[in-house]
Amino acid sequence: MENVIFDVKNLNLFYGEKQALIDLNMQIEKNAITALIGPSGCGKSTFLRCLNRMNDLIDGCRVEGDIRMEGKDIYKGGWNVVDLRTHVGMVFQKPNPFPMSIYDNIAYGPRCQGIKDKKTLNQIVEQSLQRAALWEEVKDRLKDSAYGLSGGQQQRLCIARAIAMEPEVILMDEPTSALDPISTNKIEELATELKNDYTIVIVTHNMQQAARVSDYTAFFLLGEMVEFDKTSVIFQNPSDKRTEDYITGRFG
Ligand SMILES: Nc1ncnc2c1ncn2[C@@H]1O[C@H](COP(=O)(O)OP(=O)(O)OP(=O)(O)O)[C@@H](O)[C@H]1O
Repeated sequence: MENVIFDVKNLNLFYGEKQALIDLNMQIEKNAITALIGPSGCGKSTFLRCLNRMNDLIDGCRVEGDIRMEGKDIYKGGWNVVDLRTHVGMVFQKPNPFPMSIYDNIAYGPRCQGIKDKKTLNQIVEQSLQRAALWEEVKDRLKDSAYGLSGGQQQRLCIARAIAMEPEVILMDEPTSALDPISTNKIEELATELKNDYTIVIVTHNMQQAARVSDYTAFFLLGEMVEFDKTSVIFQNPSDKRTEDYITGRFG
């Protein structure tokens, strides 16, 4: 791996007494798509949330070990949490636009950062929507409520909202599981384009999706990362029997 953005060492995570991640070691490459796969409850989302400290919001959650982003430890003071979440954006399973106009959804974050100038905001809104492949569909209705968009459009709006913060990383937690196949395809195409400028880590239940879009795949089972490799290796020549059983549909 040439260009590592996240370096995870001996990561253990507990929800109260229950251990949800067990001694994870992994490096995530910059400007690549890394997919996290595995059966329900194996810890994929938990791991994803470690990368921008979203688990901090969960009572009783305790993290041990090191995660470095660009060499700076994210749990031990190398990054402050607000900066970290600006650099590491997130898109969730269910599109969650804010109850406001399309324009204001995108302008919200930049405004919170103190950008007031109308022209600058207009530019950010247009560029972010362009990058999320939504501009053409919404440019004449920017003042309309985001709730009037289809589910697939709402998800692209959420991606545009993340992009407006100029992150380096976009975490996607099953971003297409609530979408129809056409919208899913659009998000997959979009992810592939975005990796030129961003690092993407995506949790997916859809193995074809992992095989189609990702450069690297990590297979999780019961809180452990069983195998991590180039996606082609995981799907064509996995070294662990459990990975093979999972990708051939023998369990999960
Ligand atoms: N907030 C929480 N409090 C306590 N336990 C939790 C919490 N969130 C997740 N867990 C537990 O941690 C384990 C891992 O859950 P996680 O949601 O990370 O798995 P997952 O692989 O993403 O599952 P799915 O594919 O179903 O979303 C599960 O046993 C789950 O019950």
